[in-house]
Amino acid sequence: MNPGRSVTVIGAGAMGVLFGASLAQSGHRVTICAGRPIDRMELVDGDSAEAFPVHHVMDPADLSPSALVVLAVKAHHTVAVGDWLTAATKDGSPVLVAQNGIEHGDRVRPFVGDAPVIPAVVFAPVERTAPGRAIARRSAGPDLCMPDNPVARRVATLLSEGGLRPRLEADFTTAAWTKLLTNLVSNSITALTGRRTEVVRDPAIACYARELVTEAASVARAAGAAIPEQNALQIVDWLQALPEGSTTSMLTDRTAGRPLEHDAISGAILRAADGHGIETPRIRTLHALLNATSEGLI
Ligand SMILES: NC(=O)C1=CN([C@@H]2O[C@H](COP(=O)(O)OP(=O)(O)OC[C@H]3O[C@@H](n4cnc5c(N)ncnc54)[C@H](OP(=O)(O)O)[C@@H]3O)[C@@H](O)[C@H]2O)C=CC1
Ligand SMILES: CC(C)(CO)C(=O)C(=O)O
Repeated sequence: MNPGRSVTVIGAGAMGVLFGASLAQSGHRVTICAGRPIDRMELVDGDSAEAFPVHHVMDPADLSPSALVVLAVKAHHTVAVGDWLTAATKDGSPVLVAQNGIEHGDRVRPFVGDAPVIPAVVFAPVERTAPGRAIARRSAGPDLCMPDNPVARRVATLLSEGGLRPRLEADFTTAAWTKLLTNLVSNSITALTGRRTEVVRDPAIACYARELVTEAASVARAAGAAIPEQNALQIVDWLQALPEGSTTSMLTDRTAGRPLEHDAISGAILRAADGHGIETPRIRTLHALLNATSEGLI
């Protein structure tokens, strides 16, 4: 993968702008698959804010082969972009699944044939502020991690050229479950309370958050993730220390009155818990409340 190769990004929201603008900045030809035309992408990152030109395609039949396909829609929209995925990967281009959860492969496999699938855990919090524009609140660590394999290594090089900081992870199961536990607490609680991540600093909410991660960590360990209880509890400390005003993708959806991505988060943990015969009463109740919220019942 040399600079100047084509990259296809499916979805023009927060993650679409993070990947699209970063790759366009390093000289790659970025094609965006989105329902409305977008010809520029701007990522505001600290003091830097620069817009880069991107190409836009309305019809999957108009897609050309690319060095990388980035899937950047919510998990529950994957089926709706199935035709895009099929067209973008028909020549075997690798697809980076930039979605929360642990079921990346299961979600995209039906649409991508034998193309390599690279699940990604994205740490960078990004908020879309206008079509084609987003604000990243990146911290010092990596922006995302991927399993350590030869295809992911080539993708990591491409992403690094765009200023992104990928990490290749030997134990991806542990990394994905750790992020899932983080999303369970941060996304669910912010979406249900309608408050940004500082809500986790409230003593009663913090107590509930610790009970939630402890319950979820027992499922994670049964699924093969190396997450001792102490590490699970540190997730709550980390959330409490996030800068004032930090938000989550699920709170953004709740505020906009859109369906929530809870099936990929609490739903995935419940499926794994059922598979291992583990009781998870707190997560089950949380999931029911998120379901009702997503359907506009509360
Ligand atoms: N935002 C964040 O900070 C983080 C997000 N993630 C994960 O990244 C993934 C993407 O989230 P995020 O970028 O925040 O989501 P957004 O809601 O910001 O963006 C999703 C995009 O998908 C588009 N889309 C939905 N359905 C279709 C369709 N049928 N055809 C074409 N486009 C479609 C939406 O279009 P429209 O513009 O019309 O709504 C929107 O532009 C999620 O799994 C999320 O959990 C992970 C880490 C951090
Ligand atoms: C990184 C974090 C927790 C916050 O942006 C996230 O993954 C999300 O909002 O979905």
